[in-house]
Amino acid sequence: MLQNDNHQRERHGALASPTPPTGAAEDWTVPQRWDELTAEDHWVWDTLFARQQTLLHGRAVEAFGQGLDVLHLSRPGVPNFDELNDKLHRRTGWTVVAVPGLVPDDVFFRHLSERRFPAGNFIRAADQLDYLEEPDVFHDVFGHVPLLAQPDVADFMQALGHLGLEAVELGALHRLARLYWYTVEFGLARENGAFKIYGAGILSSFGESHYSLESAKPHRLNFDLRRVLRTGYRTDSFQLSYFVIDRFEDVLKLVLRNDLSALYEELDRSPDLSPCSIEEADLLAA
Ligand SMILES: C[C@H](O)[C@H](O)[C@H]1CNc2nc(N)[nH]c(=O)c2N1
Ligand SMILES: N[C@@H](Cc1ccccc1)C(=O)O
Ligand SMILES: [Fe+2]
Repeated sequence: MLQNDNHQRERHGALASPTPPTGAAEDWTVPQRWDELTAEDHWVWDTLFARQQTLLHGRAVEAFGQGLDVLHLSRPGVPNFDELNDKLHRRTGWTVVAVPGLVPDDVFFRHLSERRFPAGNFIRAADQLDYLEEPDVFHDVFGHVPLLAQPDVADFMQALGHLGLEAVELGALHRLARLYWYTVEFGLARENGAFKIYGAGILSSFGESHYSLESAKPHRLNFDLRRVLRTGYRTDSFQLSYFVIDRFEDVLKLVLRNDLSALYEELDRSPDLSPCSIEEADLLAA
């Protein structure tokens, strides 16, 4: 999950990471305590999984379904991270680590830079099935992990970790957060001539999986790195704009071809764009 930069600062003070919550290591990891999950927790997982798998058929990029399969994520119940990591690590060197919720920016990106994905050790309640503002284990593991089994995405996520740490040093985290937000969390791709979902924030949300592809309300813009770095975002509702990549494997090459620190400097001289701005935008027909 992403909070806008200053919100993160408010919550976690300035740059320095506060002490982790009791029971967490200095990297904010905690034991998953899988055997303490309740029957309701497993029921919520199974209910969400069945509904999203049906809904996403034909709506998610192909690599998403492939990831679910190779990681055997269709097994009943909340995944046990140790069992999941056996398969995931063998595929792309990534492991999932349990955290109690949002962690400070520098902690988050350090994990990514070392191929560790921080996943919530809790799951949403039965009355929050369609949308949740916080990243729970369903968002983190169902939404993010299947694509981590895809080598291009695995490389892109680690590169974002390094870019995030660099952005923290440059005081440009709010810009890198937008790149993460409009790709990893809410990215759309063109696949076989149609819009498909690859962003985890959509994949894990029943409501937004429909809205992102079928609603006339949001704008769908051709991916443009400068525009993404200038465009703010909302963390508390469905997105007002989505950026579309031609092939979602391309986003890594697109990003790494540019010197982001030079871009940060250049963009500081132009105003930010609101999340629903379409000024000079390369709008795509629905
Ligand atoms: C940009 C910022 O680093 C981003 O919001 C991070 C912050 N902390 C996080 N913490 C957790 N557990 N999961 C996340 O997705 C994030 N996102
Ligand atoms: N809204 C997503 C969870 C999420 C929160 C914050 C950022 C991204 C995704 C869901 O309901 O599953
Ligand atoms: Fe997320």
